[in-house]
Amino acid sequence: MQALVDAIRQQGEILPGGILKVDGLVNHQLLPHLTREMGETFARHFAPLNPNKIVTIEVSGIAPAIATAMVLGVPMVYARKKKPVTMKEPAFTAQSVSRTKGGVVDLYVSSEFLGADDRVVVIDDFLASGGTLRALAGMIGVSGAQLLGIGCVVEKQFESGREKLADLNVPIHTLANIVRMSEAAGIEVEAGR
Ligand SMILES: O=P(O)(O)OC[C@H]1O[C@H](OP(=O)(O)OP(=O)(O)O)[C@H](O)[C@@H]1O
Ligand SMILES: O=c1[nH]c(=O)c2nc[nH]c2[nH]1
Repeated sequence: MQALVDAIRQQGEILPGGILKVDGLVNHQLLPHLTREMGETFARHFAPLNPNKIVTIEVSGIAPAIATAMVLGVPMVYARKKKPVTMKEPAFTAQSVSRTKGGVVDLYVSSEFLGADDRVVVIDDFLASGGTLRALAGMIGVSGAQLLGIGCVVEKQFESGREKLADLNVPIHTLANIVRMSEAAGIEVEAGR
């Protein structure tokens, strides 16, 4: 997605710990024309798999996920990181590590909104180590839903998440790919894959 690649070139910043800051377009401020194009691109890519649900993780996955779900005309469910009193039991749960806030986080999805009838495409903002998507895929598996594919806005190729998730045997589609980044060489970003 060329507009996203251009925006990352313009706004991306390298932070300590191999973190790419794209707060101006993905993680704090959202740009409607970019978010809309993300949704249209993911929807075009995954429509042939005929999903009936999009699943993501709060918080930064919500925008590209709802943009995709709106084009496909299917519900979007997001894993919550704190269990509210409104959540109906049983809930599926797993743990992941938050890359931007540190520490282990719990993920919860109620069986009210995910189950054996569901054909799921997962959409998230970042594919880095793949740990978060691994945790979510585990919950989807336990629910009995079928995982059809994974879409992420930004892939950090140098963290090898794609390779680590290969055993899930589902297509992974990303919109921009960070091949490498360093203070010396800057951010090398190309179209996703
Ligand atoms: O592939 P991984 O190494 O697991 O990293 C990717 C995850 O890291 C971020 O979550 P984080 O909790 O940092 O942020 P968020 O609350 O902005 O979604 C991001 O939203 C992905 O879910
Ligand atoms: O804003 C972010 N920048 C990153 O580099 C990253 N990696 C995983 N999750 C991330 N979120």
